[in-house]
Amino acid sequence: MGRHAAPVSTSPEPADDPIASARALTKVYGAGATAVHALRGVDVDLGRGRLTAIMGPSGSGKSTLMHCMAGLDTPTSGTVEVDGQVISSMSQRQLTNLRRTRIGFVFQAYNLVPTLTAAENITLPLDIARTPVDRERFDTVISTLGLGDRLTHRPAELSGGQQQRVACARALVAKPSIVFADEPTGNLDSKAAGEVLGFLRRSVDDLGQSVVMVTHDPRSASYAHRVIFLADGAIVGELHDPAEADILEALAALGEAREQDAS
Ligand SMILES: Nc1ncnc2c1ncn2[C@@H]1O[C@H](COP(=O)(O)OP(=O)(O)OP(=O)(O)O)[C@@H](O)[C@H]1O
Repeated sequence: MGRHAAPVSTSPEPADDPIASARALTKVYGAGATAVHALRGVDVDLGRGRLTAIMGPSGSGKSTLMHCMAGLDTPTSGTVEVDGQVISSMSQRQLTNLRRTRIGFVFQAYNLVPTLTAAENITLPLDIARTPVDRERFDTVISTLGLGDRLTHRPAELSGGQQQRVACARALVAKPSIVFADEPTGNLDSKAAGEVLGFLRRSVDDLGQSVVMVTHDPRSASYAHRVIFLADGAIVGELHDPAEADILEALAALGEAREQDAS
């Protein structure tokens, strides 16, 4: 691949019926000479019922894109739509409500409450919101994530991978429109990472869930239907159903393009 070469999509994902979209999305931190252009006009449609991975070098804007699309950060300009609602113009109060009811989050740190069992951790957000737990959904999520024999265990009695699966179940149980996962395997060894990603992919394939994750790990990204590559605040390519080797090659090409730019 030559200068500015980017991984090329062989079968572009149709833009119809996306679960979330961004149009002309920009995010500038600070102002004047010290302004940082974290996103430079991003257009993207995230597929419904798909696992999408976002990759790119450190500082390329992955977290900023995810935070803007999840209503955790406000874009400087452009629009974000999630499940038919334009969220980029919502008030903080509307965003809080949207995040609580329509969006699931999984973070690198599992953020489980140590004194509660796995089952209590999974239903905690619903319990706080005084929303009744849909038992059928709970059972489906538990079996999809392979947690049936761990429900009475407290976090300290679970492995890192099991704790992250509990965190995934907590994000999924309320049937969110979309789950955003920020480095979900960042704290896990490769075996546990593979298990968590395998279960997350099952939640997409079996339950029709839509999941977007930021990851640095090519092996984790290979579980995705689609991998989007960011560089310097812009989308520079994508791969569909990639093998780990394809992702490594694409990342290497991105690194080479950056080195050529810097020289
Ligand atoms: N709150 C902030 N204030 C100022 N600059 C910020 C802020 N958040 C992010 N940035 C800058 O915006 C750019 C994109 O950051 P972002 O965290 O989105 O990148 P990333 O691809 O997620 O990086 P990493 O892989 O290291 O987490 C970086 O140059 C970063 O320093």
